[in-house]
Amino acid sequence: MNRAGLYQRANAVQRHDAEQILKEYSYLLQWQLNGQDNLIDIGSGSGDVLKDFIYPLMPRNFGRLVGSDISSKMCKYARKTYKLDERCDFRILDIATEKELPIDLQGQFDHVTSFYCLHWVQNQRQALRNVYDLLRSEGGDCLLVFLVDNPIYDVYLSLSKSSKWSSYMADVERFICPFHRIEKPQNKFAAMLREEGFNHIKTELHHKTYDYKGVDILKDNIEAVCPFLERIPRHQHSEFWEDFFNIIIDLDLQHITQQQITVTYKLMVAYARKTPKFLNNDS
Ligand SMILES: C[S@@+](CC[C@H](N)C(=O)[O-])C[C@H]1O[C@@H](n2cnc3c(N)ncnc32)[C@H](O)[C@@H]1O
Ligand SMILES: CC(C)=CCC/C(C)=C/CC/C(C)=C/C(=O)O
Repeated sequence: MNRAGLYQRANAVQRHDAEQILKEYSYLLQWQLNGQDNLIDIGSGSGDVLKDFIYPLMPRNFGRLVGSDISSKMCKYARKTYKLDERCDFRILDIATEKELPIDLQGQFDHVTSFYCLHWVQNQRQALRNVYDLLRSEGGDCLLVFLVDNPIYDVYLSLSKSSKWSSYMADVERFICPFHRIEKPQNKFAAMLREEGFNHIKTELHHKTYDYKGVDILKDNIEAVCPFLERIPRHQHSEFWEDFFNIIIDLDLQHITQQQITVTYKLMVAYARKTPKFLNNDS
C-alpha cells in the first residue's frame, strides 16, 4: 500500500473502527504513573488515525509517539502532513522483519498499537515476536486490531481464478489475512500471543457492518487498498472494476438499500501485556 493521499481520502471505515475500538478498549492500556509513556503504532499508513485518535490519548508529558509503516511513501506523507510535535516521528518498519529491530526502537516502548495492518502480514508469529521486542523489558502492553474476514477477499479469490486476471493475481494469498475462514480465530490468536510470551490476553472477534453511502465511496476505499490495480494496465481498469462489481453481486457480498451499500466483515481486537520475566506466572 503506497497511495497515501488516496488512502487518507478514502479510509472512512478504517477511521470509524479505530475510533470506536479505542473508545471501547483504551481503558485497558496501563499508563505510567509519571505519564512519560512511549507508544509506537504499527502500520500507521497516512498517519491520520495516529493524529486524530491516538495522540489525544497520550498523557500531556509523554515521552515518544512513533508512527511506523513498511511503506516509505506512507511514512514520508505522514511526516510531511502531521508535524504533531517534536516528540513524534514516523519510521519505516516492517513489523514482520526477521532482522534485528533498530536499536532506538528495541525495548523502548510502554505501548504498541496497530489498526488495520496485521491482516497484511503472513508471518503473524514473527510480527508478535517483534511487538514483544518493541516493548520495554520492564513490561508494557499492546492493542492490536485487524481484519479477519472481509468480502474483498472473496472477490480477490474469485478474480484470481479467472483466466483474464489470474496472471496479475498469482500471489493472491499474500494479500489475504492468514486467519481468513479459520474457525475461532480469536482462540488461535490468543494461543499465539501466549506462546510468544504475552499474558493478560483478551482477544475478541467483532462482527461488524459498515454502510457505504454510495458505490463511488466503496470503489475509492477498495482502490486505496487493492494491490492488483497497479499491476494491471490502465486501459483494462474499467474492465477489472466491471468484473469486480459483478462478483460482488453474484456472490451476494453486500446489501443494497437505496443509495446505501451495507458490507459485513469480522475484526479481531486483541489486548495483551508483557510482564517482567520474574513476575511471569499469571495470565
Ligand atoms: C490499511 S492501512 C492502515 C493505516 C492506519 N493504521 C489506519 O488505521 O488507517 C495498513 C498499513 O499497514 C502497512 N503495512 C502492511 N504490511 C506491513 C508490515 N509488514 N509492517 C508494517 N506496516 C505494514 C501498509 O503499508 C499500510 O500503510
Ligand atoms: C463488498 C466488498 C468487496 C467490500 C469491500 C470493502 C473494503 C473496501 C474492504 C477493504 C479491506 C481492507 C484490506 C482494508 C485495509 O487494509 O485497510
